[in-house]
Amino acid sequence: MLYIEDKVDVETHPILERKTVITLGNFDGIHLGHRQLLDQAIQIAKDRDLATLFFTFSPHSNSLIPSKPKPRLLYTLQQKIHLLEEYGNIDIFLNFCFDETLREMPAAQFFYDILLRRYQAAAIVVGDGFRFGCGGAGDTELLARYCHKEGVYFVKAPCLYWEGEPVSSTRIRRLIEHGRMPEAMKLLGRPYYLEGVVEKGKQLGGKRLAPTVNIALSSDLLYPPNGVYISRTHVDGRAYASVTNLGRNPTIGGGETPRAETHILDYDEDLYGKCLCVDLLEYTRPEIQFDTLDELKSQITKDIENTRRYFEPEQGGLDHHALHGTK
Ligand SMILES: Cc1cc2nc3c(=O)[nH]c(=O)nc-3n(C[C@H](O)[C@H](O)[C@H](O)COP(=O)(O)O)c2cc1C
Ligand SMILES: Nc1ncnc2c1ncn2[C@@H]1O[C@H](COP(=O)(O)OP(=O)(O)OP(=O)(O)O)[C@@H](O)[C@H]1O
Repeated sequence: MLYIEDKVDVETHPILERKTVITLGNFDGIHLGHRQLLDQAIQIAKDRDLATLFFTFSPHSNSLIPSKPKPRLLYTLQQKIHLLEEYGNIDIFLNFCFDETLREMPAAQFFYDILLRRYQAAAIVVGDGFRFGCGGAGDTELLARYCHKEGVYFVKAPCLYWEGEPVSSTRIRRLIEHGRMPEAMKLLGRPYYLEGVVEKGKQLGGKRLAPTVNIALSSDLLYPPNGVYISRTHVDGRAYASVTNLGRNPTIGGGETPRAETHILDYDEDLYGKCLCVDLLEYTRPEIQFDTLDELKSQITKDIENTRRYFEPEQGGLDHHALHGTK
């Protein structure tokens, strides 16, 4: 997959050699609705011998629209790139800068200069509510008219619903904010996960409590509530049962910034510096300020036993709640 970063420029010359099928949007989460679009684009690319171009904006397009709150996102750009690589059959990942110039660009100019000339659109796939151009003036009907006029194949994908409501990034964010991990997993088509490089903690856990790996959290992302989660950790292509605490560690007088700490069951290798993915499968309890370390230790022992039961073979083992295995 070719990665391109671009922004509105005076130049509008084509930068690709092949004609493309473009699918556009913020695509935060690459959820099941988004994947419907990707599948359509991939099929069109095969049928018409086109390159698939995944066109996404960063920052999120709402971040420059005063009437809309800047969303805290589900995934970093890096996670989005990894997910798309794993998805396969996407030839170009275009990270287009959503700045004031783009925000003010009229719909027609966006279509002709950017999609048609610069990115060689021969087909375009969007979902129902897609809007483009200054003030969101362009809708799917306008896009369909431009496409028809220029001989660009246009597809409006049907909206994917789950339990009577559209699947959307906003809806998934709401579920995650409330710690409703199994439902978020259904809409994402995979567990919600944290990804990062293992950092050094205070190293108290290993000595007195349970050894943990720490992953830094980003202030741009949205996280589920502080507390303890049954989790599954992926290390070097293998999955392990684990339990994760999100929070500030109040018992040991932890700091202001929340941290993610994961205890991997029956595992004692050094993981510092490795990149991990931690699926948060189920919220089990809030983070508690205990009076003594002994109380915290006995609660952590219970958390570990609870996790062990969750992953027992009769519950499906490590595949318990696994969906599509997309990592
Ligand atoms: C499963 C689990 C549950 C935890 N629950 C709490 C908790 O309820 N309250 C709290 O203050 N810290 C909690 N912690 C965090 C511990 O305080 C922390 O792991 C320990 O202080 C070690 O920190 P270190 O990795 O920086 O050495 C929990 C940790 C784990 C692994
Ligand atoms: N449930 C869905 N079914 C089909 N297409 C969808 C669905 N949700 C979004 N899309 C389409 O996927 C593309 C990217 O969507 P985008 O990320 O902007 O929307 P979203 O998931 O609804 O996010 P948000 O909730 O932040 O508005 C757009 O073309 C959009 O119309």
